[in-house]
Amino acid sequence: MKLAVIGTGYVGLVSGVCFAQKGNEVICVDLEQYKIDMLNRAESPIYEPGIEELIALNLEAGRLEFTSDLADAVRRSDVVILAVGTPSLANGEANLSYIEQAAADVGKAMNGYKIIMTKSTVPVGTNEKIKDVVARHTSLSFDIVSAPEFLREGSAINDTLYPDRIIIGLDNTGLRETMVTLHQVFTDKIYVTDIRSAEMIKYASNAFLATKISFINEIANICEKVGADVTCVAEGMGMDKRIGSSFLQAGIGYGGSCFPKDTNALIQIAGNVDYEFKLLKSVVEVNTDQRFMIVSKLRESLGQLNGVSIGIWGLAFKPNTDDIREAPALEIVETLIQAGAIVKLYDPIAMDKFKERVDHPNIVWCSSPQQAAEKSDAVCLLTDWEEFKKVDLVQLGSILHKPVLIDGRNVFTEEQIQGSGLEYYSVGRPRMSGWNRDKVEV
Ligand SMILES: NC(=O)c1ccc[n+]([C@@H]2O[C@H](COP(=O)([O-])OP(=O)(O)OC[C@H]3O[C@@H](n4cnc5c(N)ncnc54)[C@H](O)[C@@H]3O)[C@@H](O)[C@H]2O)c1
Ligand SMILES: O=c1ccn([C@@H]2O[C@H](COP(=O)(O)OP(=O)(O)O[C@H]3O[C@H](CO)[C@@H](O)[C@H](O)[C@H]3O)[C@@H](O)[C@H]2O)c(=O)[nH]1
Repeated sequence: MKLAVIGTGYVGLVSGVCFAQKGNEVICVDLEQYKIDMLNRAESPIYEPGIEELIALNLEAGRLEFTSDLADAVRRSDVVILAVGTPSLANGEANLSYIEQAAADVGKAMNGYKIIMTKSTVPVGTNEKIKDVVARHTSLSFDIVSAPEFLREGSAINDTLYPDRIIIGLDNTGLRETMVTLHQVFTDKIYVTDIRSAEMIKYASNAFLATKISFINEIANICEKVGADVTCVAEGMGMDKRIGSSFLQAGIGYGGSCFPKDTNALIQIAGNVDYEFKLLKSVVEVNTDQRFMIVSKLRESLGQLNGVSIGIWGLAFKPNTDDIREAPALEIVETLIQAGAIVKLYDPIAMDKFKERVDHPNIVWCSSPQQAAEKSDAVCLLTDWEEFKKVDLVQLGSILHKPVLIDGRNVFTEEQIQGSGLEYYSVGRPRMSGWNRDKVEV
C-alpha cells in the first residue's frame, strides 16, 4: 500500500521504516527540514539501534522517501498515519495542538478518499475530534482508524517487526480486512475493536506497567527496612504466570516520554468525567519520591552534600536511547547542584541532549565512567547501560576518593561487590560492604 507517515520521531520514523521493510511504499513527513535532510542522507535524527541500516536499505530499494511537503505526501498515499507528538500541558492533559494541526493539513491536502490512522497516543474521544477537524477542511470522504503504538525506545525496531499484539480501533467495519492485511505482515495477533476502546487500551496498558514499577519500588522500600532482597522477591513473584516477571525491576522509578505523560493524562481523562483515579495518583506519587531515594542514600553515606563531588553514570531515562525526556537524572542532578555538590556526568549516548537542557558551573562533563568516578566522593548509577555492568569494580574502588557506589538500577550482584572495597547501596537490597563477605547490618 502507499502510506504517508506524518512525524518522523521515535514512532513515525520506526513505523514508516518497518512498513517500508515489509514492502509498502512509504513517504515520511516532518516539519523540521533538518530532520528530512539528515534522513535523506540515511542519518537518523534519533538514536535507535539498527534504524540507519534499515533507512539506507529502504531508500535504496525505492520504497522509502522523506519530505517536508505534507500535501504532496498525502496526495500520493492511500493511508495517512498520524505520528506527531502529544506532550503534556501544564495540568497533565495531553496537548493536542500538533495532531489537530496535522489533521487540518491532511484535510486541506486530500485529493480523494483516504484512511487516516492515528498512531499517536491520544485521549479517549480524540479520534472523533480529528474526524471533525479533517471534515472541516475537505468535502471528500475518509475514514478514521485508531492504531495505538506500543513500541519501546531502544528496542523499537524489534518491537515493531515482532509485536505482542496490534490494536486496531474502527467505526467502519468495512475497513477491517484492509487494516488486518496491512498489519498482519508483523503478527497475526490483531485485536480489532471500537475506536474509544482502542484509545483506552493504550493508556490502560501504560498505566498498568507504571503501576507494576511503583508497586515493586514500594516493596523494595519495605524490603530495605525488613532485611529482604527485592530482586529475590520479584523473581519469586514473577514465577507466578498470573503476575509475570516483566516490569518488576526495582530502581529509581520510571521516566521517558510516555509513562509520566500518559499516567498524568489518564488521571485527567478520568477527572474530566468526575472519576478520581486514586490508584494511579499514588503510582505517580511513589514514582516521584523514588527518584530522591538516591539523594537520601548519598546523605546517609556522606552526610552533607555541599562541596562533595558525585560521579553520575547514566543520563538517559533508560539504556539504548539518547532520550532524556522525564529522565530521573534531570531532577537528581538538579537536586544535587542545589545542595552544593559538584556533579561529574557521563552517559554513552545522551550527553549532547542533556547539555541542551542543563547547564551549570557545578557540572563537569566526562568522557568515560572512570573519569566521572576519579577522585569523586561517590558514584551514582542512574541508567542500566551495558557499559557500566562491565566496569572493573576493584579499579573503581581504587580511583574513588570515598569508595561509595549507589546503584539506582540494581545492576551489580553481591559476588561482584565482594572484594571490590566499595561501600555499595542499591534499591531494596541490604547495604553491602566490599571489604568482607558479610552484609552490613541495616
Ligand atoms: N516515543 C515512544 O516510545 C512512543 C511509543 C508509543 C507511542 N508514542 C506516542 O507517539 C506519539 C509520537 O511520539 P514520538 O516520541 O515519536 O514523538 P517525537 O516528538 O519524537 O516526534 C514527533 C515528530 O512530529 C513532528 N511534527 C509535529 N507536528 C507535525 C506536523 N504538523 N507535520 C509534520 N510533522 C510534525 C515533529 O517535528 C517531530 O519530529 C506521541 O503521542 C507518543 O505518546 C511514543
Ligand atoms: O521493571 C522495570 C521496567 C522499566 N522501568 C523504567 O520504566 C521506564 C520506561 O521503560 P520502557 O517501558 O522500557 O520504555 P518506553 O520506551 O518508555 O516504553 C513504554 O512507553 C511506550 C510509549 O507509550 C510504550 O509504547 C511502551 O509499550 C512502554 O513500555 C524506564 O525509565 C525504565 O527504566 C523500571 O524502572 N522497571
